[in-house]
Amino acid sequence: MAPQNKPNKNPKKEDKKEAKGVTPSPPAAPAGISPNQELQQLYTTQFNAEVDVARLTRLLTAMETGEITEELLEVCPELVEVQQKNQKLKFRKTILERSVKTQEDENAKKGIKTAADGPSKGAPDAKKSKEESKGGKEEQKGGKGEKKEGDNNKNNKTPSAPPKAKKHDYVVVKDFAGSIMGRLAHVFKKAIKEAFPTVSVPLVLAEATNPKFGDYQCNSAMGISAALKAQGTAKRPAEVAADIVAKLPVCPLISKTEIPPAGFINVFLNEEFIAKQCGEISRHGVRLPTIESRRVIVDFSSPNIAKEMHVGHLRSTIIGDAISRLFEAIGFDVLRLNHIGDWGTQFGMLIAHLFDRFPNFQKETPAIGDLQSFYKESKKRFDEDAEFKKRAYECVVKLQSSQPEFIKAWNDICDVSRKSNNEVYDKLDIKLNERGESYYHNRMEAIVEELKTRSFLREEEGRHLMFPTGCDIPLTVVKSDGGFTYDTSDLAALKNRLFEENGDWLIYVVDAGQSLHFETIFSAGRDLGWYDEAVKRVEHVGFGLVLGEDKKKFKTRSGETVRLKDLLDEGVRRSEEKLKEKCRDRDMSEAELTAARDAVAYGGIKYADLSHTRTQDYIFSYDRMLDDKGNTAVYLLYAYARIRSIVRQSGVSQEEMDKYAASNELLPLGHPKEVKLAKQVLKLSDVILQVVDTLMLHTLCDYLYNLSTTFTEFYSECYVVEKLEGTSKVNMNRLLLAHVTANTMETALNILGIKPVPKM
Ligand SMILES: NC(=[NH2+])NCCC[C@H](N)C(=O)O
Repeated sequence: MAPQNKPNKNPKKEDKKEAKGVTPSPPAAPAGISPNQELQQLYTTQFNAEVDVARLTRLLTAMETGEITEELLEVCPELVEVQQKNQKLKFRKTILERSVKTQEDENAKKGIKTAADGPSKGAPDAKKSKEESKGGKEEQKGGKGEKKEGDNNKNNKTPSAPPKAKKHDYVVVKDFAGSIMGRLAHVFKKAIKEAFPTVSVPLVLAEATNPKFGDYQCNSAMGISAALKAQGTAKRPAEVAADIVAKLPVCPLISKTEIPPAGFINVFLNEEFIAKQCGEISRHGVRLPTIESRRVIVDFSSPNIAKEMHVGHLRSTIIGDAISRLFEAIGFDVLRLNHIGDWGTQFGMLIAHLFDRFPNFQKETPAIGDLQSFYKESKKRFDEDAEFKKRAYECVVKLQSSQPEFIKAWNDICDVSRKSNNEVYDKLDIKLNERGESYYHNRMEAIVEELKTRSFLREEEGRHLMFPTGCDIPLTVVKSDGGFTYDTSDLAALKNRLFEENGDWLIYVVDAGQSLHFETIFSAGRDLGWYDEAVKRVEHVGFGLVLGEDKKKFKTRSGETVRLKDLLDEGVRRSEEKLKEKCRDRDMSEAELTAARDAVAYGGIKYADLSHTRTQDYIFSYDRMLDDKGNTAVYLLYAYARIRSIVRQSGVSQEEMDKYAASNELLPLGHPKEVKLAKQVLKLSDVILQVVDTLMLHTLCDYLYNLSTTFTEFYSECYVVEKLEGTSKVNMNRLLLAHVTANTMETALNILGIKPVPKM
């Protein structure tokens, strides 16, 4: 609801207030107004105030995150101009910094050519050497490892972002399952279309903030009234609302509607419908909406070989897995891809070093315990020993021409990385198909050929560049030394995913620092006619940084990158400590305790990440994530285990419950808290539809948290098992409602990749 659409009795005064984004209160009720009308006015005022609070909160968040929303623009239209100026200045700064750096490098290396080319996949990168020998550390943002330096430059170097893909309806719902919003939207859209065929305004439908206004509110009448006015027809919002209601198709979901004078349509849900839906869940289990199936390709985790996976990759792993699980849960065809950085010039020196250290490697698997130190050793030699450097170059050439001995060495090195990454994936129960950059090696050559023949490449100082539409900074497709770059492999991957894999929806879960890289790649894909954004959805799903409790980049005390394995082990240690503190080890078997410990540790780490707005930075804190109060995994896991235990302790078997459910079409709801809980259970379908659209998983976390607190409210007022003079009576309806709640929680937790345990 846009507050400015409200009838305006005192335009001058209101205009002034609206400029600040606040809806004015209505004037005091004139004398003689009935108490009922006055009450209605007060409700309207309260509702407006709540809408304002929500709006102002959104404005504040947008200001904090620097995101320019339409609402923010309404309040401050100069923003875009200021932001553009800022970006231009940033661009200028980057260019100047770069030329200073190039100059310095050139001086230092006395004529050795360096930086501007970006990362090479064809020959060792001299710029990289300098950084590494300085002890350059890997960072989360933009993967500032050797291979990604060029990309980080790219991230800074774009003065204006390429055009973002437009949003289309990729999600075609075939069956709303329990979804209330989805169904309501459906009938209201229909009614509006019938009542006002000449008007096209978006449907405004929201959950009511106060039960007095019903369960939901359709707030489209004001917009329609304004649109009619523009067409020369005067109709008050309340009249518009009445016309809409008159055209509402018969809908079992709605028990009644009310139209307060301001023109909102308050919708009251039919409890019988809710009871019926819950009955269905109790018989057939939790159902999610059915959406027209799509083939989705999710690129996530994607660490780099010879470098330890860091917390940035952890975020990608957790978010990418949850997105994949979400799509799998609604029956999409999902391909999970690990686009590991396994190709590039660093392999030359690694292989040369391997030959020297493990001359017998053909027969015996080399015992490289720690690939990071192995990498550092070879790097040192590369920088200090000219003869070694020469051999390293030769190794790259031989590797790229697929000589078996070199392929074997490369594989051995990748295996060491693979093993340590797999340890992390196993612990977190993450399934991934490895398809690293090397997979695209031959395809990269074909891409270069295609771009050359189609005249998409421009040669500049020996480099072959592509300038996608709307992007001021080109893609470096071929370096001056003939090598390929991160850009080339991503172009090849894009084409492969669209044409060979036939993906309908391509998702890249990579830190927000690489957003310009992806926008440039996607723009290139569109220029090349590889995909039509109205048909295929290709998107970068970015995320913020992981910060330490000091709000700085997450590091160990000594300033090192935190090894993921250590981070997970520490979580497990602390989780066990907590469970023992609560003496949980007394009531649980060894196996149960281990299951609970791991669920808390890994669930805690995943949930801490997923429950924060994806695009923002978040603070990593064991204390916070292992807290059993508040919106944490531990709280949810306890809540879940508690419900399961209530059901267990009722003494009613699953069989008896199934029998009871089968013999009752409805799950009767009496107490208001039962109704509230049942409605919350049904909202899962709405949340799923929303998350499929936005890929913002914190919405699902919020839903789970609300569901648990609603259950607590229900349980504190409604007996499930009533104890009377030594006998106990089970209220089967409530027991089923508890059971349905636990099943709903389990479904949502599974989507988040969190394993609920029946005992905690
Ligand atoms: N298709 C992609 N570029 N996927 C993401 C790769 C991430 C890259 N390996 C890094 O660590 O920064």
